[in-house]
Amino acid sequence: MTSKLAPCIKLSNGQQMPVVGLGTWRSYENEAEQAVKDAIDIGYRHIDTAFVYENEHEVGRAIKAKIAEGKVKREDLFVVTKLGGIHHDPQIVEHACRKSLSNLDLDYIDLYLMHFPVGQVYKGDDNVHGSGELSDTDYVDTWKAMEKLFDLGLVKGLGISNFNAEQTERILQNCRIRPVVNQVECHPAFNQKKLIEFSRQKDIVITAYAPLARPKPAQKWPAFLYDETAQDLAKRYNRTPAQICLRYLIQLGTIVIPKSVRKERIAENFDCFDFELSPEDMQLMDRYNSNTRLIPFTGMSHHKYFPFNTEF
Ligand SMILES: NC(=O)C1=CN([C@@H]2O[C@H](COP(=O)(O)OP(=O)(O)OC[C@H]3O[C@@H](n4cnc5c(N)ncnc54)[C@H](OP(=O)(O)O)[C@@H]3O)[C@@H](O)[C@H]2O)C=CC1
Ligand SMILES: O=C1CO[C@H](CO)[C@@H](O)[C@@H]1O
Repeated sequence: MTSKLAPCIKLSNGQQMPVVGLGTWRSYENEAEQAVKDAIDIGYRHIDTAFVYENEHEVGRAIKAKIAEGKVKREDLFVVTKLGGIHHDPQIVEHACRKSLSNLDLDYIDLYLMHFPVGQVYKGDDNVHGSGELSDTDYVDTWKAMEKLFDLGLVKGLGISNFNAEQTERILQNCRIRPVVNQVECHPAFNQKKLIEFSRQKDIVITAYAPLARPKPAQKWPAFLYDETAQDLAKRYNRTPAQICLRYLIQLGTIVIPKSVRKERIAENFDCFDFELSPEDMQLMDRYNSNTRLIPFTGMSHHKYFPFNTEF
């Protein structure tokens, strides 16, 4: 078992964020706690969850156990969670954040992201994650309410998720506290080079979600994990295709958060930062980009704040 730690990227607010984190979407109740414990043992210090994943309790239990064991201290960890769509109303943002803190059983969140620029109507029940009814709350107003969480010491950093360049710019023009991260879909088939470059110029780091594009081995999909070029690359570097993919994304400048609940894969995915792809091999990986979204959130595409109707 490796005990090395992933390198960190220094965010614009000075926080150090590990370049590899554990994703937890669809890590269910009976899986998430063990997955996070395994991840911490392997060396992960960055965990990604969200209010809507309904596993903040399990993530928190794992963290508490590893701190009690003396494996890590709270300050060694970088815990990310997200404000859900139903909590965009500025009046309930603090309530939502305190709810996540209570679920996680933590005093503060390292990075709190607005999960999506489009909110949903809140019906007074935190456990109903999507009535399907979208709200008109302006994400800038939601952001201003999130800034107060920083003032209260509940969060160390603030960020956005699924924002396009124009929406990011609008936040930047209207904020007191800058977003340090934008978490977006990013993998070799949708490599987000334009958004990465735009964000770099604004001092915002991209976290790549679905970095493995949710593999379907039976269909040998996505190609960048299963076709001949990927297999050849993996052989040449004595790595797995998943490690080549994650390394590619890190070299593009992103932070990766692959999800797994299997210990061997959690370890495999972590082992991606102590080798380097050559410029020629980066170009080979570039060829997989088809600019196609895997997760288009089409149910919201008519909304005025829908982020994916622009080029990037
Ligand atoms: N902000 C947002 O809107 C979004 C955020 N996210 C975040 O990003 C994380 C990662 O994205 P996610 O959608 O989970 O997709 P990923 O690309 O991380 O793929 C996860 C899937 O890949 C499998 N897997 C993991 N490692 C390997 C491997 N080495 N080889 C083959 N298969 C593997 C997992 O199965 P198994 O567990 O069985 O190993 C799981 O089915 C999420 O978990 C979540 O935290 C994701 C989507 C949207
Ligand atoms: O973060 C998330 C994981 O992906 C899901 C879609 O497939 C999203 O609904 C959710 O917001």
